[in-house]
Amino acid sequence: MSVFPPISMKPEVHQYLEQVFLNQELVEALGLPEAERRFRRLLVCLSHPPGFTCVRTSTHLAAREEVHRRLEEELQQVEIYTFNYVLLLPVVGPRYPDPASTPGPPHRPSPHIWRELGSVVPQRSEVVVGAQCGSAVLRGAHVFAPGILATPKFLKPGDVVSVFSDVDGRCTRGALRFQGNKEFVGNGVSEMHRAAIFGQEPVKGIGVRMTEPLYQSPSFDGVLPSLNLPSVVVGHVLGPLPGDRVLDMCAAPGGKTCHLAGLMDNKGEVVALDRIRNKMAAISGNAAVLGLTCVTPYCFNSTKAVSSDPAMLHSEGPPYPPESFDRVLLDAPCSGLGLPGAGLTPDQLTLVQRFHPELSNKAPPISAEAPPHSTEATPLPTEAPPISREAVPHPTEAPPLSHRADTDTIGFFIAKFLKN
Ligand SMILES: C[S@@+](CC[C@H](N)C(=O)[O-])C[C@H]1O[C@@H](n2cnc3c(N)ncnc32)[C@H](O)[C@@H]1O
Repeated sequence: MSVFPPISMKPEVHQYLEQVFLNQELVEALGLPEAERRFRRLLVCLSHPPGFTCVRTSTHLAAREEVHRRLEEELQQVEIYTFNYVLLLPVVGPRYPDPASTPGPPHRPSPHIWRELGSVVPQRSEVVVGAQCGSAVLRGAHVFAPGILATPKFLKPGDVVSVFSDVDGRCTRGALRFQGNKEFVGNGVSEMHRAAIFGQEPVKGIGVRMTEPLYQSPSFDGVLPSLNLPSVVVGHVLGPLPGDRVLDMCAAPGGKTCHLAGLMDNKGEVVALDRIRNKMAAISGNAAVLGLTCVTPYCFNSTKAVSSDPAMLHSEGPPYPPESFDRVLLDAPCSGLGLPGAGLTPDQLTLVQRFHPELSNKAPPISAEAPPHSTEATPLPTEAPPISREAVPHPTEAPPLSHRADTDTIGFFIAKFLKN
């Protein structure tokens, strides 16, 4: 059952996804009503926190039991489930007063945990935040001041406030109140004066410390960095097979790259592109520590990584001809333009299509333009530097992230396209 309205996306992105989910093959197999139901369900799921946060234990760094124990201590999370090398941490909510009579949460905790957490009741004093900030709160973040749009006139540190997400992006920054479409995401305590939040100087830091989030979601910000707890779902959804040729378009620091290579039993090839040169060592380092020789990292802008022009192609390395990979992962940064909150531009979607023949059959390109070409490709040295402590990004301060899809979700999305 739905607590929040379905995700809204740019019309061209919505249309693109719809055509993928309602492609002829699926409609013939499932029937139109079922295919449409699945698409609607996808939009609802994307506007809610997931039922679990799933992390992979890096068993070369510590045994799963050890990671489990330290994570329980660190997060003071009562329930952590294990499955093989994966730890599943329930996201509990929505914490409405009467769980039995309110919309069903993705995960209902055991009754004792529900009692311990208590329910959350909106307060009189309201702070309105941008949709991306609201989404970060639903994934365990505090409200960072740049995400705040409206506060009461005399807001001061120590005030108890309810936080609402401006889901349609209609609230004006600096407003005193907002009557438009907004969703309650929890209660917290202000750490700033209104004047500081909306002052002349750019503001930083926590604006509202969340004390009663509507969804209790573990935050991994700064948690056990030495144990490296990367995400796990995307790799399994992409489902690479030994011998596949896989492209990871936004690879650094290589968490998902290495997972994919591991799932392929180190057979085949994972081409790992990232455009930031000084992040490349992390990819090769992580691969080397895990003994994954099938990973080939290149410092390359992946929006230029496909070319139909034979003069641009080399015997190895990017750019590659269209349709040269079995699977493509795009785990785009969450701070760009395009799909709100996900940094996925129509060009990137087009690029994924061009790499993968099946996808191009199932949905029309968003942009007919081929990305510009480049000859720059720098294979990395094979010698591995020490393993990077740079963890896979987690929702931390309310970046312009959203009530909408986050990076992982988009990775999931693309992975799903290719698998179907
Ligand atoms: C969300 S992080 C990727 C995390 C990675 N998939 C993992 O699991 O460890 C996004 C990465 O995309 C890279 N990036 C952004 N734009 C890019 C582009 N046009 N080409 C290649 N890499 C890009 C950034 O440098 C950043 O390292």
